[in-house]
Amino acid sequence: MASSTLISDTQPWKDLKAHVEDIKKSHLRDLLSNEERSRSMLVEFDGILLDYSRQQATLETREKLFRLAEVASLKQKINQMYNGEHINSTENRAVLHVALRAPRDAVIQSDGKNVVSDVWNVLDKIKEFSERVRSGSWVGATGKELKDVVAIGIGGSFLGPLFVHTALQTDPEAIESAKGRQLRFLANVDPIDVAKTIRGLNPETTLVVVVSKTFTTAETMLNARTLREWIVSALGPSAVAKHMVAVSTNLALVEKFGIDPNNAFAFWDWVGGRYSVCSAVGVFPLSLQYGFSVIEKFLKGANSIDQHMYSEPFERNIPVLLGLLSVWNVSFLGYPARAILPYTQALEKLAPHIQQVSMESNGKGVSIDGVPLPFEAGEIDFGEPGTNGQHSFYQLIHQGRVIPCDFIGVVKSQQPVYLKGEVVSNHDELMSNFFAQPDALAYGKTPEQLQNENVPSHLVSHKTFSGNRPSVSILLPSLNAYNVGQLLAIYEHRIAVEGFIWGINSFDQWGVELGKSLATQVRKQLNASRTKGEPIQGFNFSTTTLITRYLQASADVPADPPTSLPQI
Ligand SMILES: O=P(O)(O)OC[C@H]1O[C@H](O)[C@H](O)[C@@H](O)[C@@H]1O
Repeated sequence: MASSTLISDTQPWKDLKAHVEDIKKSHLRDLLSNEERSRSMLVEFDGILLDYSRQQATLETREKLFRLAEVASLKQKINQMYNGEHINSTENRAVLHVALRAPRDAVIQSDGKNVVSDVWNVLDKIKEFSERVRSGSWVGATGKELKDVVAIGIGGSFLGPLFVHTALQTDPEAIESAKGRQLRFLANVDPIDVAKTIRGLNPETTLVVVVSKTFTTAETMLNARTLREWIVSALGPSAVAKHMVAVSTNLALVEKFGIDPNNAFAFWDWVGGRYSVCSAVGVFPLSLQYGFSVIEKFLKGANSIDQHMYSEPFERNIPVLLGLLSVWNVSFLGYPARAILPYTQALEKLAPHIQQVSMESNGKGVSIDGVPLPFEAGEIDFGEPGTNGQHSFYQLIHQGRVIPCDFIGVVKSQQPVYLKGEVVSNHDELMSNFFAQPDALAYGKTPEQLQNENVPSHLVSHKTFSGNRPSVSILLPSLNAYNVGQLLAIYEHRIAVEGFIWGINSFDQWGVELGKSLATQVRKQLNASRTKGEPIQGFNFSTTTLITRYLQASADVPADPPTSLPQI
């Protein structure tokens, strides 16, 4: 396919369009009765089981999707990514997050240089520094051990680390290694988030890690200045050197901020923000909390999937299959959303993280060559852990709109509970739902079944479930640092596959810029109005009215108030 050809102009795309009619005639009830089909839709790798038999797809659909992958040059695009080519063409950058978790002896080139040695230089530095803090040999300005860490960052400098932290918080090995320590995140520029984050913390025992790829993000920099003030007002200006460290690609700005560049942990422009959890962005704060050896297992889990993605034939390649099926659901069956439903509370921050990875990567309106897309790319991701979601939005998924679901289950609970006399253990109870829901969605319940159950006729339509609602089931053997790494990489690569097929650039994010620059204008205006009484100008009627109302109602705020920090 010539690079400027849209995927939707190709024959395999048109074949899949035509194939939708055949699929619409089938029902998952019937598809699932074909055991041969179901068997061939099970894939196992490194302890993970993927079952995609509950997709509205036949073996023929799969073949057609492979033809689409071929015409989209999927294999070549994957290779280009792993070979460090500048596939993020609008920013002229390589996309090499796989290098962040490559073994020490691996060779991955970017611009003629093996980046793996740079990666390990930083990992070694993280290991050394985090061990000094954890062992108490690096102490704060008053000689006290730094037991608490606040990681300031937003977007990709927050969501991935929060997801991993939340998953590890209940893992027995991670608990053991985090004894007596706390890790908190400060993301939102809302001062309430500052208040919640520092509540109960003592600056004397706190290490603040400022995490920002660019070191220019408005929210992060204001929060960094706020916590610098919190430290300085308690311990004096010289305490910053002991209590503030940074993670960034922009070490010059780190130094300008007042953080010793020796206490800064680098990463590189070939790491996209939302793909940066395996760089110092995640590895540093997580190593402070759990120790490097636990986090190294997380990197190994991700690397296992990286290798699988690179070398496994598409028929057994978990991220490739998931990516192709997502494209099938979004672009052909017309289901724009996806629910991420982990049946473990430890994965409660998976959906928020994947929202950024997926929606910032694939929420694009033009092809990689800048041609407007005649189809919708990207998918709307949301989710909650089961069973909580069942008591919330599953009604819509069962009887309202069709939302393809990712059911994620874990064989061994991190925290098993057994009660004598109960029918099953607490984890078995949870997993009963994990196994039941996909079939409820797939089979539904017919009016005939309801009539046989003597349901009153006026309720039959209300109680009918159409079924034929697709899902995938992913079963993990356990949820330790290694498995968390595997899961992360599966989603990262699946999303890349979708973007490769749609022919978009999944690695830029121009769509976040406009709002930022308009906020700059508003910020200037708020300052001019509050300090010099200048009238609101340059905005439309609606925005002028809203800003005026806001300023009038907060006119008691002094023009130049003294520094004040949250008091809760
Ligand atoms: O790490 P930073 O440079 O502070 O960027 C933080 C975040 O802000 C931007 O708005 C981007 O949308 C995100 O992709 C990025 O992760």
